[in-house]
Formats: sequence, C-alpha cells, structure tokens
Amino acid sequence: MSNDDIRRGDIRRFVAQAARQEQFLEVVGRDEAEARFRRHLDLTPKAAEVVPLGAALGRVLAEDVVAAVDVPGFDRSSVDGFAVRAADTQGAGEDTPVVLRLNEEVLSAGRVPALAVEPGTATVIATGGMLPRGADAVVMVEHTDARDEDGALLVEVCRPVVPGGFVAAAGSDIGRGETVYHRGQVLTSREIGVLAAIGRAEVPVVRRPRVAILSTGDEIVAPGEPIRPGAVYDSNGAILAAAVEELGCEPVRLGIARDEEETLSLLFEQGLACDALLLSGGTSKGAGDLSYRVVSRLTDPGVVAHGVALKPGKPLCLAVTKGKPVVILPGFPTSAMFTFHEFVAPVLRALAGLPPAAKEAVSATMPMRLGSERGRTEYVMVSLVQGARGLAAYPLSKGSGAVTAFSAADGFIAIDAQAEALEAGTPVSVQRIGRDTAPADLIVIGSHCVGLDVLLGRLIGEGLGVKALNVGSMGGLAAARRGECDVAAIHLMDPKTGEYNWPFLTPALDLVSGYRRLQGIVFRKGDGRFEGKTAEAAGLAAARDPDCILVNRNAGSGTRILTDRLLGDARPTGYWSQAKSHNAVAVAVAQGRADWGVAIESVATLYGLGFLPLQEEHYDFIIPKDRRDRPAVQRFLAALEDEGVRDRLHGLGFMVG
Ligand SMILES: Nc1nc2c(c(=O)[nH]1)N[C@H]1C(S)=C(S)[C@@H](COP(=O)(O)OP(=O)(O)OC[C@H]3O[C@@H](n4cnc5c(N)ncnc54)[C@H](O)[C@@H]3O)O[C@H]1N2
Ligand code: MOO
Repeated sequence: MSNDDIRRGDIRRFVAQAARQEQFLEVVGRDEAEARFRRHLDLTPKAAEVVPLGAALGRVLAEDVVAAVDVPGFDRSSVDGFAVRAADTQGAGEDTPVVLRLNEEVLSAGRVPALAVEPGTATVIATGGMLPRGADAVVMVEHTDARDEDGALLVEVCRPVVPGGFVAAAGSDIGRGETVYHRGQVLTSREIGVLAAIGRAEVPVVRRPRVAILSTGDEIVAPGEPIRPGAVYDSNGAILAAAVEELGCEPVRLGIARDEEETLSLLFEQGLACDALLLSGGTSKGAGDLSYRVVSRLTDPGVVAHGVALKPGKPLCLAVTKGKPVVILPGFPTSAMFTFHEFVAPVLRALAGLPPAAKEAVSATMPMRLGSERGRTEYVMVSLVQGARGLAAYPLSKGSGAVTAFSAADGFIAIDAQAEALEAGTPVSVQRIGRDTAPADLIVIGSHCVGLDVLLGRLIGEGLGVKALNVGSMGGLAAARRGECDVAAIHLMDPKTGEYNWPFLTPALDLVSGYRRLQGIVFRKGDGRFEGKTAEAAGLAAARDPDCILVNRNAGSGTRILTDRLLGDARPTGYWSQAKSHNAVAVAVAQGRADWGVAIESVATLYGLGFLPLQEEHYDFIIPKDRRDRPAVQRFLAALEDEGVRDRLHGLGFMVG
C-alpha cells in the first residue's frame, strides 16, 4: 500500500467512527450528573493514622481533640511582683502605702509554693509563678517598695489590686474536657501550637487519599522536554497534582500515556490501586479518544455519566467502581479545571475529611455584551473590578483551551442554557473561587504590550497590587469611561486624521503620553517579495499576488485600521483572517501559514522575522480625572518617568520621550 492509501484509510476510519457517534450516548444536566456520581461513591473519609505533631502541618484532624489538662494548669502570676490578698491592699496609695510582711519564699516559675499567704502577708512571685494558697492577686513590683526593718522583711504596697488582678486563672485559656478542635480541622502552625500546649505529641489525622493523575495524548510533552511542532506541554498534570495536594490529598503522578491502548490500560490499572483516578484528555469524539474506551470497561457500576450539558466541560466522563471515583476530565485546561472544581474537588474534600467548601457569591454587572452557546449552561471565568457603580465582572473568555483563565479568575458566572447572550449592564451573580483576593491597588485595562509588562513589573516588585485585564484598546477606553479602571492602555488611531488616542478623550479623562511602537510589515527573512523593499511598495505588490497570503488583524484594532489604509481597495488572499494579537500575526508568518502581516517591531524581533517599518504607533495611557490623585496612579506615573524603566523600554525597541 502506498502512503496515500494508508492516509486515505485513516481518514475513512475517522469519518466512519464519527458517523457512528458512539460516545456521548446521553448528555445529562449538571445536577443529574453529580447526583449519579455521588449515589455510587463511598464518601467516608479515609481511616485515621497517628502522626507526630512535627509531621502534622497541613493534615486534617480525624477526630475531635479534647484537652486532658487545663491551660494554664494552675493560677499563674502574669507579672513580677508580690502575691497578696487583694482585700489587704484596699485603700493603698502613694501617700498611704499598706505594709505587708514578706513570707520567706520566692516563687519563681515552676516552683510549688510551700507557704500560704495569710492576711497581712505577701510572697515574692515571678511572672509565670504559681499563686500560693490564700493569695488572690498580684501587685506589680513597680507599685511596691520592699524594705528590711530590724530583720523583718516588709513590702509597702502603693496601689490597690482587685481579686484576680494580674492572675491568669487555671483553665482560663483551655479548660480540661474542652473540645479544642473538631475533626475536619486543617492543622496550621496555629493549631499545632495549641495542640502542643495541651501536651499532645501525636495527633490522629485522616490518611491522605492517594489520587492518581494521568495525562493522555501523543501530543502531550512533559515540561522541561523540548517541544516539537504541534505538541503542547502537560499543564493539566501539574495543575491537577497541585490542586489535589491543596485539598489534603497525595497526588500520584502516573505521567503521560501515549495514544496506545496497551500502555494506557497498564497505567490505568496502576491508577486503580489509588483512592481516586483522574485522567485528562481523550474523552471527546476524536478517533484517538482512548481514555473513554478504557474507562468504559469498568463495572460496579462503571461509567455513570459521559457528556454533561455544560460549557466548558461537555465531554466530562464520571465513573465509579466499587465506591471509588474514576474521572476523565476534558483535555482542554480550562474545561479540565472547571470540571475538577465542580465535580471532583468536593469528592476529594470528603475523602480527605474536609467539610464542604463554603460557597460565596457576589453581585456584579457585565461590562460588555457576552455571546453564549445555546443548549448548555455556560460558565464563564470572570475578573472582578470595582467600578463607580459597583463591581463589574470582566469575562476572561479565552475559550476552553486557555490555561490562564482559571488562574486569573476571581470567580465564574453561569449563563442559562437557553440564553444567546448577556447584554452589557446585565446583573450577574459571581461564584467566588479560590483564595480571597485582596482588592488591587491599581487596575489597568486595555491593550496588552510587553512594554506595559515592564512598567507594571516595576510596581509589583515594589509591593503594589496590580490587576491588568487585556481587553483591547476599545475595551480599555470603555472601561475608563465607566470609571472601572485607574489606567486604560490604548493605541487607537482616528481613521479620519491619523492621530492617535487624544481624539477619543472625553472631558472626564486625561491622556498621559506613554511610548511609541514601530508598526510595520512582518515577513520571513529572505523572502524576496519583501526583503529590501519599502513597506508601501512590498505591501501593494503582495496585495496583488494571489499566492502571497496575508494574516489580517481583527476589525476594530488599531493595526487593522493601519492595514486597511495600506491596502486601500485591495482584498488580498487572507484578508478575512482575524488574528487577535501581534503575536498571533507573527506566529502565522513564522510557521508559514501566512506570508505577511502588520505587527510591531518588538514582536518581529522576538520571532526572528523581517520587518519593514510603516508608521509609529502611540501607546498611551488614559486616566479618569477623578482617579488621578490616587497614590497607586501617582506611582504608575512615577514609574513611567523612571530612568531604569525607560532604559528597559528603549532596550525592547520602544521609543520613549
Ligand atoms: N466533534 C466534536 N469535537 C469535540 C467535541 C464535540 O462535542 N464534538 N467536544 C469538544 C469539547 S467541548 C472539548 S472540551 C474537547 C475535549 O476533548 P478531549 O477531552 O477528548 O481532549 P483531547 O482531544 O485529548 O484534547 C483537547 C485539547 O486539550 C489539550 N490537552 C490534552 N491534555 C492536555 C494536558 N495534559 N495539558 C495541556 N493540554 C492538554 C490537547 O492537546 C487538545 O488541544 O473536545 C472538543 N471536540
Ligand atoms: O465543553 Mo468544552 O469544555 O467547551 O470546551
């Protein structure tokens, strides 16, 4: 058979399999999927094991801890001074001191008193010393004057004390029989200190559930390995292992399984020896989606749901065998993390002995229109920003394949399965995720630039909390108009005049000059159609050559306006492509999917591309006037003037000043 025959065979098999639609026999709703999963799971926490206190950090208590001793264990002086009967000190003053006779004993810490404090007497006592019988208070040494009068040791008390004064009563901190911590408590340094104070050298903790993690796919490469064209780094394995550990479980990394049934089955068997098994990838409809095939062999009861009507996460596969969870998370990182968070994390919490996570929702509004797919409940990661009229929920909608959305999100919103879109201004409820995020000191919204990274990096290094949202120049301008950001980073050219940024100002906004970036045509070095020519000449020639493919920018971007000015009425091959960033243009050209495009010089340099300058673009900052005096904004402006920052911007090819 020739290679062509083999290839044709492969294609026919793919189409035949796709036509059978053998997977997702039944797509179920989120709640139904969860109910089926939980019905078959054994959610009792793993058995207790006793560990030394020194090894208990981060572990989850398996039993309530009851104090066997009082803390303090005795009535204890909290100052250096004299143990007295409070009644004896009544009426004492600087001019009317009360004179008490000293007992012949010194109560240093740890010493058990031998003598009682009788009326009219006092005993020397140190901080931490045990209160003697008869005494009910301590007078600080500063408020006394001791003297020796003909061999009799006396103390003059110049200030009265109340009963209990400067005494920590036995059991006042922790009482014997008190439940100090309940099971499910995560042990941090603070709890460990208390456990030591009640004399516990060992504690019963829940055995950490062992969770096997297996990434699948021929294209998946472990971080640290060289990456080949078409391959991606295994981010799911790393994020799942860390997330599992955060939930008090022990990750067991099984690595990456090739798309080969025997290897996958072998690793799968190893994984089944653990308390839970998580796979990612290979659950959807592709010809090579092996994970599902392997998991579908499980019994008792086996797969309980494959296909859930939610986005991201439709191909999620939930299985249980003998009470043990086996889950195939979708390969796409956002889908994997979202479904992990929704379906797997609560189960692992239970196995690890942790109580259910508290759910916290906050009200916000959508700052922009957001389209949605009908038919599945869509969950969108959002970043919260405090605006003049309450919180705005900026969607981090980079699609299911993104890795950053989940880590950058403050929470997510759910869009009803029947809704086609959420209009700008719609009120939404944001389900918070992860740790409490402190509100940022400085909010920057707009177009991303590596130069901006330098500026913000300086401020972050100085300890400023910065939130930067990349929504493009128009999005930044709109956010500034709504009062949702301190700084909007924009590069918008007025097509009528060719002027940058200031034509878009309103009376409530200031413009601060940033830097200039050189825009031009990028091409692969050595391409004779561009090399050595001017941008205008090369661009017009390329526009007439049907074999010369353009990668165009998205409508609405400043670069698109520039490209349209260059092209006039010409519509070259590739004109309708819509790359969303300078990087995307450079990658398309570098990898040969297109031959030319318009991007900034620093990106051309980064990808080793040739560059023909077209024009300078002004990358400036819009600041709402009522925010200008905020300390964080002043620090941003100072960073912009900073010599070190300017040198670095210059080094990246930006024109400053
Ligand atoms: N014709 C259809 N195609 C797809 C459907 C569908 O209903 N019909 N569903 C789509 C949805 S929704 C999702 S989500 C994905 C999930 O597919 P799989 O779970 O089978 O995952 P893969 O195909 O193996 O990979 C998807 C994507 O994710 C990357 N990946 C995989 N593993 C990792 C990892 N460990 N670290 C980082 N990235 C990973 C992989 O390279 C792919 O790019 O299917 C749609 N298709
Ligand atoms: O459901 Mo998939 O997770 O949308 O991309």
